[in-house]
Amino acid sequence: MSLCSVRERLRRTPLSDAVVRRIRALGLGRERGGAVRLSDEQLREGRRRELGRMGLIRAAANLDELPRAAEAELALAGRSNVGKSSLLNALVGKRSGGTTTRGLAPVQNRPGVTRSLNFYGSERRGARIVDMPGYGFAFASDGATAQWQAAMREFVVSRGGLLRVLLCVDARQSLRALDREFLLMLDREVPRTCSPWRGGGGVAEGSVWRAAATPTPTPACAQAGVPCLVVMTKCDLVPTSELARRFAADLAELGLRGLRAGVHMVSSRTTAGVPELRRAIAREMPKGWLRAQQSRPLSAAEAVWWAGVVQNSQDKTCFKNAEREGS
Ligand SMILES: Nc1nc2c(ncn2[C@@H]2O[C@H](COP(=O)(O)OP(=O)(O)OP(=O)(O)O)[C@@H](O)[C@H]2O)c(=O)[nH]1
Ligand SMILES: [Mg+2]
Repeated sequence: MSLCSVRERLRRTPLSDAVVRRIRALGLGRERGGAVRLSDEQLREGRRRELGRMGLIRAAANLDELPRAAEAELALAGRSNVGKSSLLNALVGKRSGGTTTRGLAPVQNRPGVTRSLNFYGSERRGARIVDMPGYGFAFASDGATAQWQAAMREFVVSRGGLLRVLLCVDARQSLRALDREFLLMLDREVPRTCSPWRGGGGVAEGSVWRAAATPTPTPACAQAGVPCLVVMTKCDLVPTSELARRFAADLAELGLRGLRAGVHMVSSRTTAGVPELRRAIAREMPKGWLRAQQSRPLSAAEAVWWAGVVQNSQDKTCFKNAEREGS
């Protein structure tokens, strides 16, 4: 799709007042002439850094080096430089350095920074979050890129403990061809039977954050694999009205393609939208998963990313709610 046609599609996408209000309430979107202003909650969120003892468990440069599958993994995927590692840091409450590596996951302002499947967690067998290399990064040779794409495809297709994928897209660009391919691959090729917890998300029907159901789902959709949330990153860089249109256009496209992914907007820089994303992850946990975990108390760090719990009462409430929903 050419840049021109994307612009045209955006121009034709109606601007929804509800979405604009939501973006403003979240503190996302660049207002005309205004600098990014952080709310008190965002400032508090930004200060909470040393939460949980998440650490790098393994950096796998190829599929032979993968750690044994944990009971639950959440993977961050997307094109290079869209902000996957920054989002990981924001989700677990660690600030990313602007162009340095002060966060948990290394972040830099150039594509191709993450070059291995990096597994983060608090204990060797517990739940984990997986930072994936960007697909198709610009400076890799064609051969290396193709090899990585095949390896990542293999990873998401065959990894038994992989419960959810967060597909990150740069909010300034929306869904691109490689994202569509990845989404379709997730939806159609990953067998649901890999893990008893994989099937079905739990977001309420009719939510504005969810793609509309297709009138006639294809058989492939009916046996969809790893559930996915689309996360629009860097939302602090996009003017509010453009962000609202891109959000609506992406949501509409997912619906038209029969993909059931929800769409979320975040800024890892300001942390706006991050607590809401954590809550969505908690809400979307498969029924019974949290109950199954009760045989073994969740460590603080696991709770941080599964249930979106940081050490603040608001998030603790959300964890309890998620538990209730799962029971
Ligand atoms: N303004 C702004 N910049 C961001 C945000 N998230 C990430 N960035 C910047 O985007 C650049 C790339 O971020 P990364 O997190 O390294 O991106 P990545 O997707 O992990 O990149 P690869 O590992 O190369 O695939 C860095 O300069 C970040 O500071 C955001 O929410 N807002
Ligand atoms: Mg990275």
